[in-house]
Amino acid sequence: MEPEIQIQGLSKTFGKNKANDKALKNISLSIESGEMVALIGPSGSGKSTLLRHLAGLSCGDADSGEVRVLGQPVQCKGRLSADVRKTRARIGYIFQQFNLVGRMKVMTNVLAGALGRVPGWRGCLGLFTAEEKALALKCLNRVGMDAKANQRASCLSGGQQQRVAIARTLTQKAEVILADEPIASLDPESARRVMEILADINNQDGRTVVVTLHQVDYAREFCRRAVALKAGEIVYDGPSENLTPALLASIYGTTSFDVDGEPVKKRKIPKAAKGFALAPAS
Ligand SMILES: Nc1ncnc2c1ncn2[C@@H]1O[C@H](COP(=O)(O)OP(=O)(O)OP(=O)(O)O)[C@@H](O)[C@H]1O
Repeated sequence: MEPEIQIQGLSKTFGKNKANDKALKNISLSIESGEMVALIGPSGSGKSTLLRHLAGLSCGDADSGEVRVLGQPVQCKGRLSADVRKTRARIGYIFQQFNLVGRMKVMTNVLAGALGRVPGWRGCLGLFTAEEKALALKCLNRVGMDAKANQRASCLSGGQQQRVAIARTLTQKAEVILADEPIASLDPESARRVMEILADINNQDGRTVVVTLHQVDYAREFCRRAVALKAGEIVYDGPSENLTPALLASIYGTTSFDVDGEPVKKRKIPKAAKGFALAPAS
């Protein structure tokens, strides 16, 4: 059977300098149905760019290879497939900044997940059936947000908004979930809750989940497999439990990690100039 996600020779250049501006360099990767994979790597290594290419939100270089998701072509040689909208409707995308409409009710935001299945005129008028509303409420209940269904999305905390965004992908009935730094702007408790929900969707529903993470500890705890990028290349692909300190140091260029397992670059301590003393820290 074909892997759920298949990338063959994907390259992406943002600037004109082919040699220096490559964000992705000939990436090949296969992800099987039901896997939960962490995409890790230093800032600027290409994690978000790769995820965007999987969803067909960005196109690779003209001389680059193919991306297939759910057995369907998403893009090939820098061109989106003619049917990409159909495939996108089966892919749930979770953003770091939630992408909810703040002035609209939580319920309305979640029902937006059903738009791909309802006729355009009904979607435009916001006319959803009782069955569609019941599904949206059930999805909100699953992420513990049903009590907030009638509140404005902007009144919620970041963690709550992210849970609503996940309920939207559940209402969408997404078969693959791509989450781009879903916990990057959340406090530790909310971050854990969001990761637990994603892991539950993976375990209980068998949905394939690919999540970009800065926190290596979360990658180890929630994702059996980790794929590490560095300067647009895959430098590790294997069990996340095998991410040893030495390996992480070679990926991130640091041996320091904060309490959440996020790499911390060592700051250079300035030397006192000759004849001057550094002011004591206040
Ligand atoms: N729209 C864009 N235009 C120009 N360069 C871009 C664009 N998007 C990304 N890049 C560049 O591509 C490279 C990879 O960026 P990307 O955002 O994918 O990295 P990342 O690993 O997700 O980083 P972070 O963890 O900080 O989000 C970076 O050098 C970035 O500056």
